[in-house]
Amino acid sequence: MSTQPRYVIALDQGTTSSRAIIFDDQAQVQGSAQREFGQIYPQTGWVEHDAMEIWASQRATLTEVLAKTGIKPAQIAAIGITNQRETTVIWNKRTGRPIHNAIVWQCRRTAEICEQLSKQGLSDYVKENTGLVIDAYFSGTKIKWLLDNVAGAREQAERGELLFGSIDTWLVWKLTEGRVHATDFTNASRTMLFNINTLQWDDTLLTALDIPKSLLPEVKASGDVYGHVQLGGSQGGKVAIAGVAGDQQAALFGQLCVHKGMAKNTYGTGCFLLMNTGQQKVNSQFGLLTTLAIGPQGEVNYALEGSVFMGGAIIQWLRDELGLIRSAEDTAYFAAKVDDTNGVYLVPAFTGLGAPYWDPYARGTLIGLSRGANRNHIIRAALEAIAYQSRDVLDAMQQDAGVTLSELKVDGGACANKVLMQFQADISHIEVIRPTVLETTALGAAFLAGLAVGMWQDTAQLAKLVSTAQSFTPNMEPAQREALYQGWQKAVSRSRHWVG
Ligand SMILES: Nc1ncnc2c1ncn2[C@@H]1O[C@H](COP(=O)(O)OP(=O)(O)O)[C@@H](O)[C@H]1O
Ligand SMILES: O=P(O)(O)OC[C@H](O)CO
Repeated sequence: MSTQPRYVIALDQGTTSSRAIIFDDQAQVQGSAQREFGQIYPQTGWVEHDAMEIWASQRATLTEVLAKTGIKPAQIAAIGITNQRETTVIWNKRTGRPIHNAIVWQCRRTAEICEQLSKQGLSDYVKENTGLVIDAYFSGTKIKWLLDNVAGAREQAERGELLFGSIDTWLVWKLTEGRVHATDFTNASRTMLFNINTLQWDDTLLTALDIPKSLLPEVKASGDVYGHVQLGGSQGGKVAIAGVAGDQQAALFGQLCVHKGMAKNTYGTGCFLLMNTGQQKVNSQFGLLTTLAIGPQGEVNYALEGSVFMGGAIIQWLRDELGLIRSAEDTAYFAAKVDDTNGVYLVPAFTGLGAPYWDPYARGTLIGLSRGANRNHIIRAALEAIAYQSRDVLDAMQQDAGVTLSELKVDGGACANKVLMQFQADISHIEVIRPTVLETTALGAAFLAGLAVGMWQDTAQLAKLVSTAQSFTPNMEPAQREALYQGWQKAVSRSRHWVG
C-alpha cells in the first residue's frame, strides 16, 4: 500500500452528533464514523451540551474511522474541522475543564441581555459592525451569561485563567493538547463580538457585554494551518489541523460557491441559505444576516445568510408527534400520491419564524382544511412548507444582492427527497442542483484542509472532482406558481403575532 498522504479527514461536529469522514484525493468518501451525544434541557427554552462529551465523541469518531478504513496516520495529509456555530464553551486553561456546560446556539436564556443591549441603542451598531441582529442565537450574550452566573468565573476571567471558544476552538485546543487557542473568521463572525469591517474583535461590544479580551482566541483564515495532532499513539505520527470553518460556510465552500452571486441551501433540521457576495458587504434590507465566508483563494469573503428554524424538523414532527409517517423517507411516497395539497398549508412557526420575518410570536398553523383533506395532503403541505420558506429567503436574498440566480445548489439530509426538490424548483422558478456527495459540509472542511497542505492546488482543480447527481428543472406555469405562493403568504400572515 502506498504511504503517500492522499487522504484528508473532516471532523464535522454538529448539533446532535459528531462525525469523522475520510476523503481521498478524488474527493470520494472512503469511510466515516458517527457518534450522537446528549442534549441537555435544564429549563424551557434552554439547551446545553457537555463539552467533554462532545470532545470524547469527536475523538472516538477519529479513532474509529482510521480503524475501520485501515488508513494509517502517515497517509493523512491533514485534518479539517467544521462545526455547529455559535455554541459557547468557556474552560480553565490550566485544567482544560469547562467551567459549565456549553450553551447551545438554540438556547434562548440570554433574551433579556439582548433586550438590554437593544435598549442601550446598540441595534444599528451591531448590524453595521457584526452583520447580525441582536439575538440570543449568537455567542456574545452567552459568554456574558456564563461570566455572570458561574461562581467565581468573572474573577478567574479577569485573572486571565479562562478561555472562550466556539466548538472549533474547543476541538483545536483539545487536539493540540492546549497549545493552540484559535478560531477562524467564519466562526468569529457568529459571536456578535467580531467586527466584520475591520476583521478584529470589537472593543465597543466587548465593553458593552463586559467581556475581557484575554478570553478570546486568535482569529485565523479558514485555510490556515492551526496546529498538529498526534494520531495513532507513539506508533503513529503528527498530522496538521489545516482548515476550520463554521458548518454553513463549510457547506458553501464544499459546493464551491466561492464567487459572488453563488448560493446554496442546506436542508437539515433547519434550512440555511447562504449566498457568497465576494468582497462586497451587503447590508440586508429584508431580514437577512451578513456573515463571513470563504473566497476562491481561501480569503475572507462576505455572504448573506437566511436561517429557517424548521426544515427537516417538520418531518420529524410528522413522524414523532403526529405519527403520520414511520420514517422521513416515507414523505416522498405519500406526497407523490396526490397532485397538490388540496388547498392545505402548514406554516411551521413552532418556535416563531426566522428569516425574513423574525417573528418570535408566530406559531404553527395548519390552514385551508376542507372535508376532502387527507393525510397525504398534510404530508405534502409539510414538504412544501420547507420549499416555501426557502423561497421566502431566496426572494429576499436576490433583492438584497440585486441578482437573479439561475441555479440553487442544495445539500443536507432532506434534499434526498425528490418531491421536495422538484417543488423547490417549481415554486422558486430556479434550477435546483443536487451534488453526488451530499456530505457537503464535511467536504468543505476536507477541501480547506487539502488545499492548505498542497494536496490540491486550487478550487479549479476541485471543480473537476465534484459532479451533479441530479438537477430539477422548474416546470410550473407562472400563474399557478404565483397563486400557490400568494396562498402561502396568506397562511403566514395568519400565523404571525399569535402569542405575546
Ligand atoms: N427523505 C427525506 N425527506 C424529508 N426530510 C428528510 C428526509 N431524510 C431526512 N430528512 C430530514 O432531514 C433532517 C436530517 O438532515 P441532516 O442534514 O442530517 O440534519 P442536521 O445536520 O441538521 O442534523 C431531519 O430533520 C429529517 O427529518
Ligand atoms: O449542527 P447543524 O447542522 O444543525 O448547524 C447548526 C448551525 O451552524 C447553527 O447556526
